[in-house]
Amino acid sequence: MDDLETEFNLKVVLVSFKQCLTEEGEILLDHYITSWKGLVRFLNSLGTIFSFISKDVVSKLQIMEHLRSSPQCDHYTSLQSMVAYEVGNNLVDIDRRSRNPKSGCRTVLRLHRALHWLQLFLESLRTSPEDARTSTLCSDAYNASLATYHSWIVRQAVTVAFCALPTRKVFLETMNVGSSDQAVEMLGEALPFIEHVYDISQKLYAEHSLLDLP
Ligand SMILES: CCCCCCCC/C=C\CCCCCCCC(=O)N[C@@H](COP(=O)(O)O)[C@H](O)/C=C/CCCCCCCCCCCCC
Repeated sequence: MDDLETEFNLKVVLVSFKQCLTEEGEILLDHYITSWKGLVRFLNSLGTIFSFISKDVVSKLQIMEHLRSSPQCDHYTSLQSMVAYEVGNNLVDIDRRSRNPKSGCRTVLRLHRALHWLQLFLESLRTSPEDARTSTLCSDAYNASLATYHSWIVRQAVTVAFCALPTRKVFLETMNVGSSDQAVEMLGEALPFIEHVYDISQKLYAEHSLLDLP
């Protein structure tokens, strides 16, 4: 394993969400995209059965990277500037997908909802007993967050994939931060960064009535 590999662990990824936030509470999109790329790397390490999920995340990250390198890139520096620009210029499809099927607002909304799943899942992993089933933890978190927004077929595929999840102990070790106890401790320290990013995004989207974008 090279140095980059040994340094790569879930703590680095979770703490990177801290870098998304400026002191003024702005969410910087470049860091947001980088944090998600780190999560995708973990997802890929869990096996090819999850590749339909990582492909979907990657396609959304590509949309955001495209916007960040477009002539309008300055408007896509932060989540707040993106919302102001797209809403102010009617670049968001509100009722049904039509003229702007790949707006930044609807794309980040999908990732934002997934962040809620991650928050719930990692918190339950942190607080559950040693013999807890990860598939149950994962599907409880999914049903309490993302499932509402997914079609029947996606929910079935996801349910099958959950069965391939490793045990809680292996999961915690996969995080690459030491023993299971150290991984649990790390989650306690790092999860608040994700929660902060989630809460600010949720408030912003609610203020602009963007939480149900098609
Ligand atoms: C040691 C490991 C620690 C945990 C690391 C977890 C890494 C998690 C990485 C990614 C999480 C999943 C992100 C899912 C994004 C889903 C976005 C979405 O909702 N897409 C749907 C809607 O998009 P549009 O069609 O409207 O454009 C899309 O239809 C869905 C497609 C694929 C299925 C997505 C299933 C999400 C399941 C979430 C649980 C993931 C389980 C991962 C196992 C740890």
